Amino acid sequence: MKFDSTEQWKSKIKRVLISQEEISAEMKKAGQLINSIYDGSPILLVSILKGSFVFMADLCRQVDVPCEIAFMAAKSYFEGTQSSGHVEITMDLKHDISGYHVVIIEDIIDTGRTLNEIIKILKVREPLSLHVITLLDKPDRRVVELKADYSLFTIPDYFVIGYGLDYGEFYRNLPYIAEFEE
Ligand SMILES: O=P(O)(O)OC[C@H]1O[C@H](OP(=O)(O)OP(=O)(O)O)[C@H](O)[C@@H]1O
Ligand code: HPA
Ligand SMILES: [Mg+2]
Repeated sequence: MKFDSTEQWKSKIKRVLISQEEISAEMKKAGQLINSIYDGSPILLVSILKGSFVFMADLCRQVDVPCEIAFMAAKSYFEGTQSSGHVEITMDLKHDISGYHVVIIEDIIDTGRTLNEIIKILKVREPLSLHVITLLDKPDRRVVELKADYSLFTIPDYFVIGYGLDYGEFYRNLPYIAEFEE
């Protein structure tokens, strides 16, 4: 992706789909779900990079039980709006997750391929429990049947950008979720 000007970059932001205010209004409930998992054993929040870095930063500040933070990275979208169909784990966890209630923090479940791969990998490592919280769910595009334990917003089949989500690595810095102008 290459831009010659700010105007050109802005021209691909079609319209705001979910505002900053709407996102922050839903954040408390997701935090409460994490609080409710706590039973004396520690919680590990696992952010799936890069897309979930903004969501993780906001969500972890709504948690008020003992928890640790960890990161894993997966990639299957490159230039364009379609999944390559192959999920590459570009960075694995450094944590031994046995003894933890693990909560996967995702920005979006689209085809479901990424989360399916991550769940398969983490399950065999035998965490105390495994939950999934996603900011966005796009059920119309699913190719692998999967449901999050909690999803903040269900969206139609639009390619979205902002609040961590990218098109060709750009637009992650937008403070809201917008529809991408194809
Ligand atoms: O349900 P799926 O169709 O698998 O799509 C969801 C995944 O796709 C995006 O990651 P991407 O490959 O774009 O990497 P990124 O997080 O670095 O942008 C997004 O952040 C999710 O992890
Ligand atoms: O709609 C999307 N936007 C950005 N990244 C994504 N990865 C899967 N779906 C999307
Ligand atoms: Mg991406």
